[in-house]
Amino acid sequence: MNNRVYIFDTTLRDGEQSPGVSLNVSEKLEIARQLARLGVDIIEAGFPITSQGDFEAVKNIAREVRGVTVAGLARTNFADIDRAWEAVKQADQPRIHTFIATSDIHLKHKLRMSREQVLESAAAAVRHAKKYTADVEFSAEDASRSDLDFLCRVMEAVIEAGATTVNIPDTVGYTTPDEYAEIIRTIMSRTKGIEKAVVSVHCHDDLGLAVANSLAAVLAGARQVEGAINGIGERAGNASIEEFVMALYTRRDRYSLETGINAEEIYRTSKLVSKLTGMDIQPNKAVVGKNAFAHESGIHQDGVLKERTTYEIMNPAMVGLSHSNLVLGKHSGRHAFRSRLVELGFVLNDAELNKAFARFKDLADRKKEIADQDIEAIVENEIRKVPATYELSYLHISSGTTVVPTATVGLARGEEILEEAACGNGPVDAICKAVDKITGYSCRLATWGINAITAGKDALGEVTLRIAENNREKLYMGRGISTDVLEASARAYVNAVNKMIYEKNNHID
Ligand SMILES: CC(=O)SCCNC(=O)CCNC(=O)[C@H](O)C(C)(C)COP(=O)(O)OP(=O)(O)OC[C@H]1O[C@@H](n2cnc3c(N)ncnc32)[C@H](O)[C@@H]1OP(=O)(O)O
Ligand SMILES: CC(C)C(=O)C(=O)O
Ligand SMILES: [Mg+2]
Repeated sequence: MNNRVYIFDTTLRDGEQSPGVSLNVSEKLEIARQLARLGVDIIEAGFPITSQGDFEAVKNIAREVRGVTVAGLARTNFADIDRAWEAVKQADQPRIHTFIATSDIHLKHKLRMSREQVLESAAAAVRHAKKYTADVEFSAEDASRSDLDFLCRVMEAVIEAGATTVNIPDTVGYTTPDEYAEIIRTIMSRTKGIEKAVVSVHCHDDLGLAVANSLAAVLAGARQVEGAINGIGERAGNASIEEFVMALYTRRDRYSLETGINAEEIYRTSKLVSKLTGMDIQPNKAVVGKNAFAHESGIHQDGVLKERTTYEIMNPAMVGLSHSNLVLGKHSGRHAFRSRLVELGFVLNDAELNKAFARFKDLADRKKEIADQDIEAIVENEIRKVPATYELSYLHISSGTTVVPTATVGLARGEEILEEAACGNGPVDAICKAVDKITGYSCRLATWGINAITAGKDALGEVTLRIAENNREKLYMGRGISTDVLEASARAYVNAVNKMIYEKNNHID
């Protein structure tokens, strides 16, 4: 049997049916372009009869996104099918996807049709769609709760009418992997002409089984899998494409099946879909969640540092993430802490490391996540505290839209107050130049950033900056806190200069 599984993406149709999601034409087009880069085989771009906007979106995608099949959904009504064709006809490979429910519960309460009427309507719809395009998909909505004999009869009729793909949706996410595999196997063995069509599956996640059911279905012989990026869609959503694809790849030893997906585009696609739909990705979501490749506990971090595969079954680079993330927190151990210190440029002896680690644990008990700046602060302010050669005594700034920024800075060195003034490209630049005049060192500002550390109009701002002596690489970090951003900058700059002077005087650099 053919080992290629076709990926049918319905992010823009079923995914858009997620409550609260409505994508406009340009947003749909942007996602469709990214789906093409991801390498999906079929993009279900929408349900064209829904609205003028959806019709335009499908039409634009069909015209603009080349090299991929573009499908439009239609009920078995001819008006839906005509509209779907109008929307997809300019695609490289246009597909009409028509559907009707086959379960008794839907027939009785929703459609109010008999089985014979549904069967006839399905076949007639496919025949009508075939007048437009060779590529016609038929879906038996609520297939997993349908009578299997009837389902096989419907499949036979639509294949006879020309359907090239027959989809067996688990519309309400009711089935289980073993049962679904059995349904697929039965349809494949009992339906006359089934070899002329691709058997497709479309699973919903009401019981959290959408991906598991899709995997069971491909083992049973299905060769098209429908799903959505980030698993979005009606209610609990559709099968998540990224999870299905990565399961197939990671466990290729069991599946021996391939897709055309370019996995490196997964993360980018997921981010885009989340941004444009406004649907956040839960942190612990498989493959694309913020924590999918993050490790906080010491034993795991130690394992990953020694050999990534101890705790990672996928390489984050494969899905477009540059690396795993070792998050420092209260569960972390010395190995991860030391590794982060080295990344930040600190080499501590054992005594210093133990002292810093104790401080870090203490802080981690109070703070959820420890940032790099916290670690730098622990080392520089507590482990390697340097004596301050200079202290900011006063600061005067003249700045505005029509004057050249000028700073007058007073620095205390012991009993002495030294004062200088300088002009600059901006007030911070002027401050740095005035300080340089006093210290006699000429430095450049490599980075500058501010964080609000309290809220409100009188919020305290914390400036963190890095400086280097002109013509030298080595960076020195400084921090300063004040309600005034410029004063905080001056304090941070002087703090960094003091560290530099200390290292020079003690021949540390
Ligand atoms: C499982 C799925 O995801 S199916 C796709 C679901 N997606 C959507 O419904 C999104 C887009 N839908 C819409 O914009 C609207 O529902 C429309 C434009 C399709 C139809 O709107 P309306 O004509 O106002 O009908 P409404 O949505 O209230 O009811 C659906 C009608 O379609 C009928 N119907 C439902 N499915 C089918 C089908 N596959 N084939 C034929 N008729 C169907 C229903 O029985 C009902 O018919 P009735 O009016 O004779 O009782
Ligand atoms: C239209 C069909 C394929 C569907 O979305 C479902 O049955 O869930
Ligand atoms: Mg669906």
